[in-house]
Amino acid sequence: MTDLVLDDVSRWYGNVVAVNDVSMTIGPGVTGLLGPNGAGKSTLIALMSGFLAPSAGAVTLDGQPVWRNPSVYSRLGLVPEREVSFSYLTGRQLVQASAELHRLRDPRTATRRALEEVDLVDAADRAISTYSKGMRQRAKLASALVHEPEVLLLDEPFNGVDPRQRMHLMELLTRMGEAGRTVLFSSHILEEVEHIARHVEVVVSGRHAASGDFGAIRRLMTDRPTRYTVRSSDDRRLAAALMAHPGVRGVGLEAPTGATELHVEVTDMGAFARALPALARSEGITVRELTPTDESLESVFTYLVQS
Ligand SMILES: Nc1ncnc2c1ncn2[C@@H]1O[C@H](COP(=O)(O)OP(=O)(O)OP(=O)(O)O)[C@@H](O)[C@H]1O
Repeated sequence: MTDLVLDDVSRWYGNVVAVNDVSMTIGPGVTGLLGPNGAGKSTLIALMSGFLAPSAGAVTLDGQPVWRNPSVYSRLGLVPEREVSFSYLTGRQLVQASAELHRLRDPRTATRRALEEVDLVDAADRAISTYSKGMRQRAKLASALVHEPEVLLLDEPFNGVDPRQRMHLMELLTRMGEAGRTVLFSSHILEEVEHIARHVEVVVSGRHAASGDFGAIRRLMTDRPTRYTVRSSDDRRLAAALMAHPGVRGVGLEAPTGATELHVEVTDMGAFARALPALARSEGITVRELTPTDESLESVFTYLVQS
């Protein structure tokens, strides 16, 4: 078992609190670190990989502090968000350089094995500058894997990667999680996390907002009050009918541009979406449009932090 543990960890940069009193345990399998931009995901990954000292609290790997502890570094692999600076190198040269930095006994064999693991053998002797974004991610992954770490940390690995390559990368991470590795990747996109993460940790504004399997996180996100704008053949009548509906928390009628707009706040969006057509039909009203008005991930995250 390999557990990466964060214990009341905070990190500030001057007056900016990037990570605020976060505690979490990352175990074997694939974990998604989900949060909007600026939530503190990169800072958390830098803290977990020993690149950054916590301002308070501790990060440990199986009880050993990660910060300033070279014996722990050899058990960690990091795939950073930034691109490889030396893109004139071939994939093989990049991975071998990493193998040599780790002072592996047989860097050539380790390099070959890592390139095989990420399916980059055919392109291994081409310059990285000729690679697609997905191939560059796999080259970075091979270089992070060359010393066979138990823990793999990836910062936004799917950003800018085309759908086919993304699928490929997801399969690789799934395979590594199934093989017993502790794999954590950050993302601001719910669907990416849904695809492969066994476990999800949500961070918002530097704080730990939620934790659980994907179903639990998805339920937290959908069982929240949601607002819709409705356009229909008779907004006033529909507003009156909706007010009597138990799942409706509030109804408002506005006419910003002359035409009326009906705003509805509901407690259970699934139940509301199912009930609305029957309700409209019984009143003889035609619903023309139903638009969620606060479906951005930011608003979901904000709700999670408040709850
Ligand atoms: N070196 C730094 N100096 C000052 N502030 C920083 C520094 N690095 C990060 N921050 C701030 O800390 C907060 C968290 O940033 P971080 O990059 O960890 O978030 P993130 O979730 O990874 O976001 P993104 O996905 O946009 O990179 C942000 O407010 C950011 O501006």
